[in-house]
Amino acid sequence: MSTPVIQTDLGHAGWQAIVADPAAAVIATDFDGTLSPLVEDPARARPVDGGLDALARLARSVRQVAIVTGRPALVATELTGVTAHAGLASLVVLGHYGLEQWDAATGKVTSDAVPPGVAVARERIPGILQAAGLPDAFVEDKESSLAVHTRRLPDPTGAFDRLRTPLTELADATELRLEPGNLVLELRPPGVDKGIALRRLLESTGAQSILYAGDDLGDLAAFRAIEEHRKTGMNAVLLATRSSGAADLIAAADIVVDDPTGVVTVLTALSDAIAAR
Ligand SMILES: O=P(O)(O)OC[C@H]1O[C@H](O[C@H]2O[C@H](CO)[C@@H](O)[C@H](O)[C@H]2O)[C@H](O)[C@@H](O)[C@@H]1O
Repeated sequence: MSTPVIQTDLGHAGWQAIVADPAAAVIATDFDGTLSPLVEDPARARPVDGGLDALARLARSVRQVAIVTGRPALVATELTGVTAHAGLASLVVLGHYGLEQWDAATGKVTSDAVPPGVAVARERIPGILQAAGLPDAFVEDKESSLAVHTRRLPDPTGAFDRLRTPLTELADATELRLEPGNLVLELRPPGVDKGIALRRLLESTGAQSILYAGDDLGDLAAFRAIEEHRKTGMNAVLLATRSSGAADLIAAADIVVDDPTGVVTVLTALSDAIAAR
């Protein structure tokens, strides 16, 4: 398989560094919209064909493979099916934007404390949806955070826009953070994001290079953290999918693909290049 189209010099340098010394590399990917196609019901999201195989193949030669997601870590492990998949015994899943970490090696989740604001927000959200005339918006209760989805409403974008201000006010009042995503508004604990999660991962693994794949606004913090690391010599490849149409993320990427199938193509090409070196 040939090298994918890498649009930047930094991306070329990152690719070459990973190929030259995979044992010093982290491969990290978001789940929804990146490893899994977007679907109406969050409970039905599954990895695209070949996604786990591509990660497992890379896991043989790189230092660490990780899934970094807004989902609870255990939900992500269930939806992905990673525990039943051969070759992923060293995988880590950073859930809730890094609030949690699940290690395949132990099967255990470690988690920071959930702030009391989540319980308060849980009580107030139904009233906010009612007041906005959107009582049927789907609330995904993730225990440590709450996601209000508008994808299944008659006017998903209009509903998203209508809920943004009251849910921002609720986040402020409960000392939570509003995380806007693809037709979803999440209230989650402050002090965590995918950038912080990745910084911790890079530090704990001592990695010198990274490929990160994402699709949505929540992945921008990861991209920004990696851009900072690049200034201190880290080699990196930033891979974006067009799944969520996140313009800032796409503009910052070294490689852009249409969807999760494109991610599999890139990861497979990277494995091939490592095997051929
Ligand atoms: O960090 P991620 O793995 O990308 O998770 C972010 C949120 O993704 C999920 O919502 C998105 O995917 C759904 C299923 O395809 C889709 O219906 C929804 O419109 C998308 O926004 C998930 O439900 C959230 O909990 C995640 O935080």
